[in-house]
Amino acid sequence: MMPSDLFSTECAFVNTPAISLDVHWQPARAQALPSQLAPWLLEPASLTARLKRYCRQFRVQLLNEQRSTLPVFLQPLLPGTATAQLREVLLWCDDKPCVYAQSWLPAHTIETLKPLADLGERPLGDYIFQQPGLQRGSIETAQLQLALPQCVAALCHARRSVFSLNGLPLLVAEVFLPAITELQLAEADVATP
Ligand SMILES: C=C(O[C@@H]1C=C(C(=O)O)C=C[C@H]1O)C(=O)O
Repeated sequence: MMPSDLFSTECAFVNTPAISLDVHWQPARAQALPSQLAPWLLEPASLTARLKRYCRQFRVQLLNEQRSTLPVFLQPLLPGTATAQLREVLLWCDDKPCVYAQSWLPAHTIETLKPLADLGERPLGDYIFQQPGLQRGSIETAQLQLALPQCVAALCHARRSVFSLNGLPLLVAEVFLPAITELQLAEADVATP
């Protein structure tokens, strides 16, 4: 599947390798983040919930969901995890793809928390942020050029963190696509008295 197909709603759900996020990640506090994007990159609560506040219609487009070997560069984040369920989605606000998200759900995590095994087009955040035992690790950020149409010409900002659900880990990475800036403008309008 060519990257340009990723935004076509007809894009087939086929087994494809994950878009590589093997870039230079740093603790968010060590980064000079763009002021408008910083609240999104540092959002400690659900990104889904934040996006929904600025959309008339929020949608998850499932790009890929498959059992995969955990890439070597992710092993320090999920020690002892050999295989995990890879989940790649696009989060749409109305007619704009705003976030590309890539999550790695270790086999033991999804064997224990069955709903995570077949989320489909239901937002991951709607499930995990309802769980009382949820803890979020520190947020790392990076700038990258993705094999996605919106991120080929421009650098996109990304964040990632490891969540723990009663000790069961999962890694979530989110790349903010340029369309997010249109939501930021809406946010600024809302914030302006
Ligand atoms: C973790 C969250 O879930 C969001 C939804 C995702 C999905 O459905 O795969 C992945 C990452 C997040 O953007 C969140 O809402 O913060």
